[in-house]
Amino acid sequence: MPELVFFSGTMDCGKSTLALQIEHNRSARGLAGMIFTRDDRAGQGKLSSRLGLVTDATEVEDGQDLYAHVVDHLSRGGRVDYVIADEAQFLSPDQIDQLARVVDDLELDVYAFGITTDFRSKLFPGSQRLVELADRVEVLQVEALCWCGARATHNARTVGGVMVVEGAQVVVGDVAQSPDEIGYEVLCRRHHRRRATAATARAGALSPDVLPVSPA
Ligand SMILES: Nc1ncnc2c1ncn2[C@@H]1O[C@H](COP(=O)(O)OP(=O)(O)O)[C@@H](O)[C@H]1O
Ligand SMILES: Cc1cn([C@H]2C[C@H](O)[C@@H](COP(=O)(O)O)O2)c(=O)[nH]c1=O
Repeated sequence: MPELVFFSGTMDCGKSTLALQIEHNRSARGLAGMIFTRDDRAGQGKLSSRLGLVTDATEVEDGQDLYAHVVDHLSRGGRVDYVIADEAQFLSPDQIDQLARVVDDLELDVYAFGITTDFRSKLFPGSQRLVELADRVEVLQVEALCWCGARATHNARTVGGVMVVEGAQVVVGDVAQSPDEIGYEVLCRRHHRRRATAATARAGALSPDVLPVSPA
């Protein structure tokens, strides 16, 4: 049975790498994939991994009908054996419904990859719809780690290494930004709740000991 599978995890846990591996293994056996992405760091129409691999992809536009796009490709004589959608958190809920329709009506597997929650630990609308509709949600096995060594489960947005909690939901960026730029850092829940990034933890460790204060 064809499936809609949502591969989810934090930033930097290997989602795009897995998408490229699935694409490689299937195309090596003569299968043809339709690859969607949106706002990849490598630029428009690219699906890229931090391991250096990159492939061409269809850049999804606002309001684009992904089901109609696949049907149109097929009706022009094109071939589609499976669909990959990277950065799926940036797709709209309607576009996720269209991907589910590709599975049900065209009987194609759809593999979607994305982060579940934003820098405020709120669901992206597209990811919420994926959790609602997917046949399976797979959490990636390679753990991204918080600076404390615990499994990273949350994405923090940082400016100068300091976690911020105000701003637009979508700001394309990376985990290894220069200190002045907006960047991201993956944290465990405890440190996300405390807004404790690697930089602020380091600064705390370097600051002089505070004298104990006796209760009044
Ligand atoms: N220099 C490196 N050597 C080995 N693995 C690396 C290196 N740089 C990145 N990686 C791996 O690539 C992963 C990030 O892959 P990527 O597909 O770009 O992540 P995602 O799409 O989830 O943000 C890291 O978690 C790490 O396992
Ligand atoms: C947490 C968070 C992330 N983003 C952006 C930053 C990156 O461009 C992508 C995630 O890409 P990755 O391949 O999973 O590293 O999402 C955002 O726009 N808003 C956020 O809150």
